Amino acid sequence: MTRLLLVEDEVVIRSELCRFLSRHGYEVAEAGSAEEALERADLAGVQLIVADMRLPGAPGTCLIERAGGVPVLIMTSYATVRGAVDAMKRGAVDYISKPFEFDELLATIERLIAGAQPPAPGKSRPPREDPFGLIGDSSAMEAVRQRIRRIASSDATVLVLGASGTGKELVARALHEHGHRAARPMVTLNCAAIPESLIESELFGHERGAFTGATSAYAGLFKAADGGTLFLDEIGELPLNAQARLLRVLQTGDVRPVGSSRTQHVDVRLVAATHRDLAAEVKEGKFRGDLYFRLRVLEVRLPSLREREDDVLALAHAFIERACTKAGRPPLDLSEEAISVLRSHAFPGNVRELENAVERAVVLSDGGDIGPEHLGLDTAEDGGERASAAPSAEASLSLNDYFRKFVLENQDKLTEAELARRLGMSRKALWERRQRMNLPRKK
Ligand SMILES: Nc1ncnc2c1ncn2[C@@H]1O[C@H](COP(=O)(O)OP(=O)(O)OP(=O)(O)O)[C@@H](O)[C@H]1O
Repeated sequence: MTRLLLVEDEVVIRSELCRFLSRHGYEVAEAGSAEEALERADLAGVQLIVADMRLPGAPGTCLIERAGGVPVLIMTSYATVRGAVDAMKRGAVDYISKPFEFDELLATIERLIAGAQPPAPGKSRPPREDPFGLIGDSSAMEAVRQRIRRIASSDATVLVLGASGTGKELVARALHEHGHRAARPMVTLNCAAIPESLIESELFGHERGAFTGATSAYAGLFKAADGGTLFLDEIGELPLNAQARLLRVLQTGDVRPVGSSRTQHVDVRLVAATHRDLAAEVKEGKFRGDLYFRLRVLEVRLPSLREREDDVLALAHAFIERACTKAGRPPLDLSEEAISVLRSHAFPGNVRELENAVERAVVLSDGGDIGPEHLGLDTAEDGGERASAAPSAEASLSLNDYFRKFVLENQDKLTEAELARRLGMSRKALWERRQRMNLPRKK
């Protein structure tokens, strides 16, 4: 049954419309304001939002940007038709002027729903990218979007959790860009990619002469992010000393640069991310419990790609389109065999692995459909953690053995970025695994 969301503050009109649309076979959710629509109404599965332009609080048109890409039909009075035209420019799918006949509204809705039907499964389907840059219509992804919408405007600290390559950084950016700090800077530090000895001065700044090499004073990233957002990626790698200092900043809002006795107040929203199980790290004494509780005021959990299988093809199509546009090539499609490989592959490297495989396929394909040979993914439903670049002869090696062998054999001829890409992991994950396996990068 087609699901609509009706946003109208006049209760009588709303209930009349609701009854009328239900009689014509629609499932109708209702809200009295745009805020209520975003907070209370379940947007998952909504195919069209029908919203009054004038509402108490934010206007109906704000849903165009904030409803995660769900098409919006604006109802407007004659006096605000100009506004409706502007709404069309902002991306509303259509508008209807009040007063209107109910049948006229019904015809408009039917036309819009018919136009929005996805084409037959399998072949190219225009990917739906929402204002957050997140692709995927699965209910798990919808839940993530709802969560972002709900918490973006708050100032509370957010902990983004999820395996490598699930989109944690994208979510951090979406939180910043859709909050009230969007016009201020978002500053990112990858805690795994900076030597332990430098993390504190990088974050909190230092005085001139605070340590050997500190030839001038440095304000630090907290100060750089003042008024905006500081994104600490791989927070699980933060050394215990820096954890204690970070906790103090979060408690007081005051930063004291290394080697200084003076503090400075900063107004920073902190978003942190990790692929680690921080609760377990707390139990093992590797992460401070008090900091953990301070960080997870709000949490966003990202599902692995396998937990949202329905999104694999939408993502693949979107990445193909992007890669073709980037390469200035006409759009390519996936062969039936490639689709079935994508459906059965385990994707231990999550969306990043899929993105890399598709980019490689676009480069390798000769212009016909993309086949399994271009994707270079294994077809076995092994569910294991095997890197996508692993050739079949190496199938019996453990992932760690494979990683060691691949890195040792290729590090002299490939850049770190290329090594990471071939292994289907981020540079950061490569760096981290190198540390863990005592395979430091050659100087
Ligand atoms: N839902 C999504 N829609 C579109 N692109 C996505 C999505 N999720 C992830 N990506 C893409 O996948 C790649 C990896 O995402 P991102 O860097 O945000 O992951 P991550 O969880 O921070 O990974 P890591 O922990 O390894 O850094 C990026 O290129 C990102 O744009």
